[in-house]
Amino acid sequence: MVLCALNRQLLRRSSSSCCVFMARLQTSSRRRRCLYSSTHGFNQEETRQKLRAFPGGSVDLLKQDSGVAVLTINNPARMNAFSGSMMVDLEEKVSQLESWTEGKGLVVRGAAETFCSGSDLNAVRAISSPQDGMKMCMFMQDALTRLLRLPLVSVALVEGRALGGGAELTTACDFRLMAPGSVIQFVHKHIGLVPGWGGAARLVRIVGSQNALKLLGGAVKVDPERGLDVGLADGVLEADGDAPSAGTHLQQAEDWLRRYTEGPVPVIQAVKKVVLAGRELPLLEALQTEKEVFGTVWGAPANLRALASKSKHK
Ligand SMILES: CCCC(=O)SCCNC(=O)CCNC(=O)[C@H](O)C(C)(C)COP(=O)(O)OP(=O)(O)OC[C@H]1O[C@@H](n2cnc3c(N)ncnc32)[C@H](O)[C@@H]1OP(=O)(O)O
Repeated sequence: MVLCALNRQLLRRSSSSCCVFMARLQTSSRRRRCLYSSTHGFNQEETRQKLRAFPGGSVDLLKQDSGVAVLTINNPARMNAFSGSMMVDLEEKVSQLESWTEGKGLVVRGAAETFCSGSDLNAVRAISSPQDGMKMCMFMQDALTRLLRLPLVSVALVEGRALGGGAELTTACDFRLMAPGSVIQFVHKHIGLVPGWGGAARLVRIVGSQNALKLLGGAVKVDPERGLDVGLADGVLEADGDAPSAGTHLQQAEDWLRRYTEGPVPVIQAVKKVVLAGRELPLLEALQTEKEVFGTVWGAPANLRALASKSKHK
């Protein structure tokens, strides 16, 4: 009786707070606020047009019924280097994922068993003016920041090479899994650059500033063993075909991710949101966000079902 009354109360309370929060989320995703604006000399639409002038390849999105999507960087003739139009593609696919209400997880990988060799050097040469370089940098920082902020648990599946901007892309995922023989390398120094797609800021948060300085300053080749050692890799996959039960690298990555994506969509998305808040916000703001997110799951159907089933955590 008491439990039923409490549940009814919780349901009423949670549905109203949930509505307010969801409305806020929907509004913010409709506005799709970019990191940069005209005050930074940035116009997203104009930059899109400029980037489209460098075509080639694509970024493909497959949303699956399991709630796990696969994003494929697809330009094998150039080791999956990012052409300008692929940068625009990426931003559009991130937008689609931002409004995917059924999503729980994301695997980011490259086509043809290699991850991504960074920016297309032909485009880099063609847009070498400082102003246009800044615009490309702001565009990609925005796209990759929004990728990391998706309410999905994301993993970069690194096969072959992740170089330059490709290495930066791996840091825009929550986790990195490396296949045998794969390498993550911030090669920027060798071409007189530093990361510009947000990769340095994220790398410091992942491996700490000492390790980040070593990896960037030495343009170190990070193989799976070193990746685990410095904390850049979260796991190493078995060689494709070595253990038939293990399946392809993509299957292995999806299996690995499942332990974090199993469960109701609102709960998985809420987990990602509270971790993101803790990662990005000052403590008081993070606590407030945690409270708001907590309000969306407290007394919600998954919570009520679990309470009613008297589950034990043995
Ligand atoms: C803020 C962003 C900063 C950046 O991302 S800058 C770009 C950083 N990336 C690089 O410098 C990578 C340069 N590429 C390489 O080092 C090598 O091509 C790489 C990836 C190690 C592969 O070596 P190999 O296996 O020997 O193959 P390969 O060199 O023959 O490459 C096959 C074809 O792919 C092309 N390719 C590879 N990476 C590219 C890139 N980033 N931009 C444009 N084209 C690229 C390469 O030119 C070659 O094409 P082709 O067969 O000669 O027509």
